[in-house]
Amino acid sequence: KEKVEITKEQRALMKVIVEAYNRHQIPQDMAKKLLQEQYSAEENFLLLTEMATNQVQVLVEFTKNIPGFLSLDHEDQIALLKGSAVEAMFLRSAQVFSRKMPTGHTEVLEERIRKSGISEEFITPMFNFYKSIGELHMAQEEQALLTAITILTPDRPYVKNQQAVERLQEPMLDMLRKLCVLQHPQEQQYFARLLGRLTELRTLNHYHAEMLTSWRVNDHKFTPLLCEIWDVQ
Ligand SMILES: COc1ccc(-c2nc3ccccc3n2[C@H](C(=O)Nc2c(C)cccc2C)C2CCCCC2)c(OC)c1
Repeated sequence: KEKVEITKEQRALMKVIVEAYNRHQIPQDMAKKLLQEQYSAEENFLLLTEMATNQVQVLVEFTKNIPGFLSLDHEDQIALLKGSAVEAMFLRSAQVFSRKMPTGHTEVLEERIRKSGISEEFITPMFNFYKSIGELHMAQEEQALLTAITILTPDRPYVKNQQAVERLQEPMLDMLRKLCVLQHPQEQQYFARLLGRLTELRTLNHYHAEMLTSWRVNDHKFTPLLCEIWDVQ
């Protein structure tokens, strides 16, 4: 059996990424807020757009800590951010949803989200994803690396120098692979299952704009940043 070990450099790199990932946590009290009371579809839509706008700003800060990201072509940096923002948002939501909560809280949270104003057809695929992420019981390092890997996806639309992005993504994939072997020794294909979630994440990309425009409110107001990122309005 091949001896897997994380080098000193890789451990230092991971520390930078995990710290950036935790530092740029948006107020995690969204779950607490939702547990406290049932908001109207209008209030929920406002909460969602505020959270999503905040999340994009958090994502930009996080990418600044990904080694090499700032030395990519500037237009490619934008293309990577625009291409991964929705996926990073759903990944973050899945992590918020699958966090350990006191008995019964997850069920209340699920109910609040089902009744938030989102139209029925999107609820199943969204929760299927949340639950498939939850089943993995990801460690923080894995969550942070998975987000960095999602951002560094070479084949996003309009990326000119894909090789340069691959060269940044590969070390992240290597670290994640080693981490999975070390932290989930009993699960041979854990790393493969983790990457499989990224494929499921892309499918949510397809209908995120419709999820928003079909939100059960009369007027769908978006911030300028969300119009940029969400292909709406
Ligand atoms: C596009 O349609 C939806 C519908 C629901 C969710 C959603 N799944 C959640 C799981 C756990 C906790 C909250 C969750 N949210 C919303 C939220 O804030 N997501 C969130 C964001 C946006 C950024 C950072 C971090 C988070 C958590 C609540 C917004 C207010 C109404 C209820 C959903 C969603 O998130 C991507 C998208």
